Amino acid sequence: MSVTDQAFVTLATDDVYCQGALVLGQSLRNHKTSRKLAVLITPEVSSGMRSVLSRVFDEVIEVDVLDSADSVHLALMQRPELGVTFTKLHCWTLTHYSKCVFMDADTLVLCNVDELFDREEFSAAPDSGWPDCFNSGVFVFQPSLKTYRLLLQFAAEHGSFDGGDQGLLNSFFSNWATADIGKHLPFLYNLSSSSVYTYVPAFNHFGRDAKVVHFLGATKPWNYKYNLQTKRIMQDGTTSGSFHQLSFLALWWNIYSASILPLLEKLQKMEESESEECKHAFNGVEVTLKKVSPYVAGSLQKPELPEQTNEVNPTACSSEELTSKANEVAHSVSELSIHYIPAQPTPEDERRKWEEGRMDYMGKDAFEHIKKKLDAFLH
Ligand SMILES: O=c1ccn([C@@H]2O[C@H](COP(=O)(O)OP(=O)(O)O[C@H]3O[C@H](CO)[C@@H](O)[C@H](O)[C@H]3O)[C@@H](O)[C@H]2O)c(=O)[nH]1
Ligand SMILES: [Mn+2]
Repeated sequence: MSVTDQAFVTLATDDVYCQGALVLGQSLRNHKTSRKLAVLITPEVSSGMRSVLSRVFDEVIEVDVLDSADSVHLALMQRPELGVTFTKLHCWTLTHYSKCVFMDADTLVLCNVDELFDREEFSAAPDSGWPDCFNSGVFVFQPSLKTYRLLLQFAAEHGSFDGGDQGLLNSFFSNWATADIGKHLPFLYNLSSSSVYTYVPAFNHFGRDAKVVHFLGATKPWNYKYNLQTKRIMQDGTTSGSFHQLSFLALWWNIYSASILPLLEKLQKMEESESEECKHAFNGVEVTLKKVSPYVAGSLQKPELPEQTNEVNPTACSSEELTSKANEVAHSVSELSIHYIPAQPTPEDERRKWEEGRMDYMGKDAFEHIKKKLDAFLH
């Protein structure tokens, strides 16, 4: 049975967050949701990415960026990028749905969670940092232009105590903590991946019933590297995380490599290609598949090659054979990673830099370049 007037809704304001939205959407599909899937995007999202999104989502809806412009609070949080999360408020404008469940693009469902639609606005799970607040990564809401306008008005008058949508929504739906326990979603519907270690015995006891994982915080699954052969997160000196955290991250990448990668057409051919490194770029994101030596990846011991001798030993491999075997394994580790492509500065950006006295003396603002420009101008 499909319910066409209810939807899961997520948000992606750039091509990198789109990778998260795609994995979330795919996880909902894998667990056979009967509801529609909608994604809110902003003009920055590239057309290539929009068409990939439309293969997973029923609706791809463009909205304007709504910035909190509250730089003081955001600076306090050391998370200046969160202003865009105000764009979330647009979800209340989706009035062609009678009820929706909003999910952050950095969440992942582990089973079917359609029963969330039995709840009413405003239902959410406690935040692990301050449990009298809800976390705004998963919530049940009812689209309404009236509520949307009230939220905008509230935002303009009161701002947000954390500079993001979570502070605003908690102030707006301020009786959440006390009024109706039916609006408290169990923590299992928004399990922050960090609580795996903040309360280990609880995780060991309840963790197996987790329904939604939320990778909240500054480091997202797409900031890790993934080994396509071992299906594990690539670990280097800087990777930290418990076994369970790494398992959740690996699950994200399993879905990404199995279902999303094939949708990025050019990438499909990457694995078959001979070259050491393949890149696929959309507007703001570059997905790289790099064939790395497993010795570098730290997963294999380098085999000892026998000394060259003139003796003939019919049972031993020739050193040539061994070298080619070594090369075979050496080529079998493919490291998958996702990177932002830094935006090209616009002429206005360049001018502002000059006016602020931040010139690139060693590079394009070096004297010889300026002299050339002057010469060209004068002649
Ligand atoms: O550049 C961005 C940043 C965020 N988002 C969207 O907004 C969501 C929230 O941002 P996120 O980076 O996931 O924030 P969290 O690390 O989860 O931090 C917390 O704080 C945010 C701001 O209050 C809340 O939105 C989150 O739900 C809450 O968990 C993302 O999942 C995306 O859907 C974008 O599309 N582009
Ligand atoms: Mn989040």
